[in-house]
Amino acid sequence: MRDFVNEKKLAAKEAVKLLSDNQIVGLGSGSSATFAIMEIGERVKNGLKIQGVPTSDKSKELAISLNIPLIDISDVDSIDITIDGADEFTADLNLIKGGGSFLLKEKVVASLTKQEIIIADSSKKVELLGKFTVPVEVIPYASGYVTKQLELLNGIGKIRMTGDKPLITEEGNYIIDTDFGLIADPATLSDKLHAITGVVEHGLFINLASVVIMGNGDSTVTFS
Ligand SMILES: O=C(CO)[C@H](O)[C@H](O)COP(=O)(O)O
Repeated sequence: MRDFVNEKKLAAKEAVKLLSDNQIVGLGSGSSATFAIMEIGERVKNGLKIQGVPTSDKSKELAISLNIPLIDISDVDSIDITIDGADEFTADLNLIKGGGSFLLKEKVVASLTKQEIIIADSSKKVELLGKFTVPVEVIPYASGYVTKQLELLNGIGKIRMTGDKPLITEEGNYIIDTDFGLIADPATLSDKLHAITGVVEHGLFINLASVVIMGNGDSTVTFS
């Protein structure tokens, strides 16, 4: 039986070794990214000088509690390196993200990043994306319309709930978790999703990751 938590920790440790002084560092969200932020906190305690750009309020609070200096995203031209998790990845480094509802900020940070390092346990590696549903972030007003447009793309969408209410993202939107089955051409699907009015962003990360470090039992494997 694989220990996925330990695999996430190993991948996080390996990724944090790549950081060096004076970098702007994107801080991801989710459990794997949390292990990375904790590891960064240790390195900062031991003298590493970086400035972090968090991808969620939760990651921001954690970074502050660990005395990791932060910089506002509007004050940076680019981010040197980001460490973030993923819900699924393929060997050609395409991803589904957004299981934690933070895909919008995560994608903005990834888009500004020179080296996007994805850390994952071995359950996340797939041949084709799509076992995990694709989160589609929409303005609440357009959620009915977008759901119908997703059906035209053979997607079955369900609004993500928290209890009996739609989950509201940090930017005030809904997420429609959409089942497209296995996705043979994620780049084309990504373009089609962007073309729907009312869609703010979606969780297909195409050509954004530079490297995936995957925990694999007691060690790690790197895909690049
Ligand atoms: O995209 C994300 C949050 O929006 C996470 O990176 C993704 O859900 C993976 O999470 P975890 O590291 O907890 O498995």
